[in-house]
Amino acid sequence: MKKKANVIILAGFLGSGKTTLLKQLLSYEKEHKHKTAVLMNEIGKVSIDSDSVPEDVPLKELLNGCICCSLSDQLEKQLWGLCKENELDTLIIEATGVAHPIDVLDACLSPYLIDDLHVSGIISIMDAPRWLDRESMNVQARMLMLEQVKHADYIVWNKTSGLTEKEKTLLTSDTSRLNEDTPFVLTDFAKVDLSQLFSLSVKKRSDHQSVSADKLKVKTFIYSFKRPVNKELFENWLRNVPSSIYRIKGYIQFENQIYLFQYSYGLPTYEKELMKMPLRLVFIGEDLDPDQLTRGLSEVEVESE
Ligand SMILES: Nc1nc2c(ncn2[C@@H]2O[C@H](COP(=O)(O)OP(=O)(O)OP(=O)(O)O)[C@@H](O)[C@H]2O)c(=O)[nH]1
Repeated sequence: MKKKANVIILAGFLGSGKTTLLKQLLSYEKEHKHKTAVLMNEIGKVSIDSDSVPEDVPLKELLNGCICCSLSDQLEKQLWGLCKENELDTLIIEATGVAHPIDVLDACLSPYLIDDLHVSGIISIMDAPRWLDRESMNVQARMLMLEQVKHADYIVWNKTSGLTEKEKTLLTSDTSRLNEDTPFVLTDFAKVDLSQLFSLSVKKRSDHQSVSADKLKVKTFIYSFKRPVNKELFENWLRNVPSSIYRIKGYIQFENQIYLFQYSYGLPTYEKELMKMPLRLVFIGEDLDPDQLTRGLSEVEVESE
């Protein structure tokens, strides 16, 4: 079986310390002789951080937009390119400071990439003083930081050396209130025990799990259709999908036509697909119940003759 590359997503607000952590991760991977590639996304037209990536590390950049929205199709293409051109152990994605972690995760779970990638985790690097002062920021920025804390698999509270003990205690209690049991560290210049960040990926690397991201806070599930689907039954089923499912995407066949199906926060879209694609759906959400989803979806498939 082809080895899957472990994907680490670095999330965190503008200037929080993502590139600072990226540099350390790259040295660590080099030391451990892991073939690593980087995908960097910057909101501006010119890349500023790419100089931090050594020349021998394959790098793709997506500039002038955010991979969680306008560039999500391109992210898929670039990830595909990186996987095909290199036999990778690790792929690190540094998202823009305004990226929503779930959307970045969503873009990584494209049906094209399921066989190449295993998402090991979302690491959120949080600018601690900015978090403590978040009331002074606009609602969108506050919500974004909240999502970065809530959906992280590991939280790096950065820039903490100037904080009081009381402020540090507040960070600890915010972590357990918003994202219980998630490992975190209070640090400066994103100094963390890197082996801890990689322990998940190293474990997964050796046992080649076929379904990705099973340790993530946000769960994923993949359903493969055995037969075409009855559209009316499928739409009835879709009406009852719980709100804890954030995204569904993949390929589905109604009669003789294959569609690219996307579902985001309750809204479905169908696009005709001309190529023969694997008929499967990827789910992203919290508390996914694989048995229930499997049961529901097998009931909307047309009966075999
Ligand atoms: N004082 C202080 N500065 C830090 C710390 N961590 C990082 N920095 C500095 O903060 C600046 C931003 O850090 P980066 O690692 O580039 O942050 P980033 O999240 O990649 O930034 P964007 O790509 O703009 O979103 C750099 O000048 C870092 O050297 C810290 O703990 N304390």
